[in-house]
Amino acid sequence: MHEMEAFRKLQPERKQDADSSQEQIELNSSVEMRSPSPVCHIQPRKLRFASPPIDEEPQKRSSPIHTRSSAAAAVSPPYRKVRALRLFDTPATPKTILQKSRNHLSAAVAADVARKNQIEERPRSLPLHNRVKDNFQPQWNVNPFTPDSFLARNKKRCRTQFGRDNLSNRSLQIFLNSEEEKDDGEGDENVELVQAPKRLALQDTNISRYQKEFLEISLIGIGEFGLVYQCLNRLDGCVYAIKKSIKPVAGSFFEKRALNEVWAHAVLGKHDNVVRYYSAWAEDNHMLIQNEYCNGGSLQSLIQKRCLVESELKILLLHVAEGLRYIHSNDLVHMDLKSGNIFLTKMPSLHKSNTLTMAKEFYEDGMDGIYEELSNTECITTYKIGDLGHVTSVKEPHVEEGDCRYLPFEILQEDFSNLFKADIFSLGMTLFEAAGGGPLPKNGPEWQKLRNGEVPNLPTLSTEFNELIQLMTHPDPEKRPSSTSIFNHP
Ligand SMILES: Nc1ncnc2c1ncn2[C@@H]1O[C@H](COP(=O)(O)OP(=O)(O)OP(=O)(O)O)[C@@H](O)[C@H]1O
Ligand SMILES: [Mg+2]
Repeated sequence: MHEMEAFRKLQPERKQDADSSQEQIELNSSVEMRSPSPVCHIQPRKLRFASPPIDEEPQKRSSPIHTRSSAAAAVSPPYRKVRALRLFDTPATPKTILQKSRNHLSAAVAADVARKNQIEERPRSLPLHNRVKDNFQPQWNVNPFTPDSFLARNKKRCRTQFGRDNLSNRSLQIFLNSEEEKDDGEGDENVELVQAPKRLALQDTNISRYQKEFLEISLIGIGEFGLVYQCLNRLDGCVYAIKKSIKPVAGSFFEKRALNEVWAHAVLGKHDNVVRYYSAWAEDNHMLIQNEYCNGGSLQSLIQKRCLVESELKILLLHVAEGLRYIHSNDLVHMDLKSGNIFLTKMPSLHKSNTLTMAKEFYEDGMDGIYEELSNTECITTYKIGDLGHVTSVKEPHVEEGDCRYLPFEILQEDFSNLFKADIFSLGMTLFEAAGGGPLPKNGPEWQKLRNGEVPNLPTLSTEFNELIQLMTHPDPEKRPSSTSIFNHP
């Protein structure tokens, strides 16, 4: 019991220590750069495909990382930190990575180490992603978040329920073929199928695209992990948000985190309330992710200026719950939902009458009339969930704690039995903050109160909305509504 008490005190302090210095305060919250002017004058010109010098990003900041640890480590936060520190900032320590992340080693690295240590002459049956064959180099990643990947990792269920011949998906076929080969070759029945997929080492895939394909317009945000730039694609002429990892990630502990974000984006790219993904690549050992540019910035920057009124909160709730419903329907969870990770897109709402007026103005006054009309036009705001770096599967969760201001108590206790409801708690906290309940505490008695079911009523909100926020932040995850049932709430 004493141990539990001590643990409770320790949990919020894990980030509290971190927050004690100014530098760490920065690390826990994304910063949005309000660029002086996003307008850029671009001279149309013929594209030349010569390589410009690679942009050298200075390593501006370092950041702590909280990794999921074993149950044994659960009561020992300092141990978690030491573990993280060991891998932190050690891109050149493949041995440590080998020992700590054996399942995630690329086949090439494993082969190299095995040869050096002269462990064995005869190749033995290795899990698929670790399998070493002469001249074998891993050529692809298998995205662990796709439904096929879940199926493939459960060979028996896959074969009995679907039958081999009915498997239309090529990646699944490849996976099963390799599994069969392995079984036939070595007869090793104990090979565990629940494996991390083989991984393509990022440093082997470095390509130079950023300056060649994009024109950097401005820095629009700084997070714990990435710098986000507004960029124009030189070829298609559209504006994108490109997130570049602050540190070089290839070969480091952060490589998995960076890939995780890409894998999640690639699977969750088809919903209006989730930031759209276009492409990703490694350059100069940094990870770059090309995403949809959200022209309204983040919700965090909006609520730094003003609180949202209930009608706006309802739209926010509806959109984010829709996005969550989509993420949850893929058996995935976001795990870092917060105002800094919700982005706004604003589109002018052009009603028919507006269009007619504008056309008339155009003929009468030229373009000036249109601009005047546009400035008077109301904008439709769409809220989108972004920053998928913490996404994990509920079937095989690898939880990296997000921002402690928005996390429910059970996650800090490493109870991952109802991760969907952890996202609901974070959304409840975000609504509370957006309605004027912020800034949210990072620790201390106020932090505890918000997790003990003592979220105060906000006078600006209706009783129903206050009650909904209280339900979403209920200490018992079971009592919180699901993303689907939020729609049925009166
Ligand atoms: N698609 C986008 N459109 C517009 N602005 C964006 C976009 N993506 C990110 N930003 C801006 O950049 C900031 C940091 O982005 P993001 O949250 O993805 O980085 P991060 O390093 O993963 O952050 P965190 O500190 O939450 O881990 C955001 O808060 C936002 O202001
Ligand atoms: Mg973020």
